[in-house]
Amino acid sequence: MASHVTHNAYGKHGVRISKVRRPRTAPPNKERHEFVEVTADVELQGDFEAAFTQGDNRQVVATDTCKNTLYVLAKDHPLDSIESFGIAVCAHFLGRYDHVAQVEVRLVEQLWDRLGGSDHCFTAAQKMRPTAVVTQHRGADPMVVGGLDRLTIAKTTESGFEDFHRDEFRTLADTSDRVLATEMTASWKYAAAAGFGSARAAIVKAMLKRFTDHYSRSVQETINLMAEAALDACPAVAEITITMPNKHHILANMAPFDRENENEVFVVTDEPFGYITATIARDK
Ligand SMILES: O=c1[nH]c(=O)c2[nH]c(=O)[nH]c2[nH]1
Repeated sequence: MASHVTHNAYGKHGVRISKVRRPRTAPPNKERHEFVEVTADVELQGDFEAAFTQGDNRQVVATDTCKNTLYVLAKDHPLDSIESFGIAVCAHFLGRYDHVAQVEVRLVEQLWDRLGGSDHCFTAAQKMRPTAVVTQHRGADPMVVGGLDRLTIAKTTESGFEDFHRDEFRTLADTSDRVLATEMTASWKYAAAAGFGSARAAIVKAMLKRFTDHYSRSVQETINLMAEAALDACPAVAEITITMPNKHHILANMAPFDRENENEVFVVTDEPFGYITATIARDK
């Protein structure tokens, strides 16, 4: 049978790395540490077809080597932002291996908060995780996408859903006062270099402020408003994708118990859930 490879990529996924940033001005228990933790996926594309079709591994930089490389680069890089670490990883693989044509690095940061102001004790922070994807083709600039996932947010009023399409399959009633809860994911594409740490902080702050400051006529409208706030907050961002699963809080039926449910008690459902996503780009 005749066949050919139309696409191939390989690398190491799920490489977990933590780094203690130490000023080294005093013994470890007398100095103030910073603790960062990331999980990285690195994938290479390039002249690797012979490994798939001929069993010829000579060009294959082992996935184990890819993993080791991430640890070495974590030692040499300050790990001050996952975006800049991703850029360093791409530059390394393209610089070291001529037969690598493209590198993609996906990074997720697990946030640690200082515990009670301690210099060296930490507690796992909120569920929200910073994310980054850095892709670089040989001869081109890196493409940097910052983001976040698992940002769990809710409004207990100032949210409604009314006047949606009517037909014989519709049963949901209009409401002008409901609970809106979601576990949001966002990713924003940089068109220009930025201070990634401060850009992230400004984008998240602007999106959260917008979430609180309007009456939401739908998740769709709220996504667009939060995306516009993010674009306003960071001129270096060209477009942003926001995804909001609608984690339904459905008014519990209190009638059998001779009580009126005045928007107080809800049945929280995991599935099925509404799924709403949009990409909003800055006008040229
Ligand atoms: O904000 C919403 N958008 C929808 O598309 C939708 N569909 C639904 O059943 N509830 C909601 N809420």
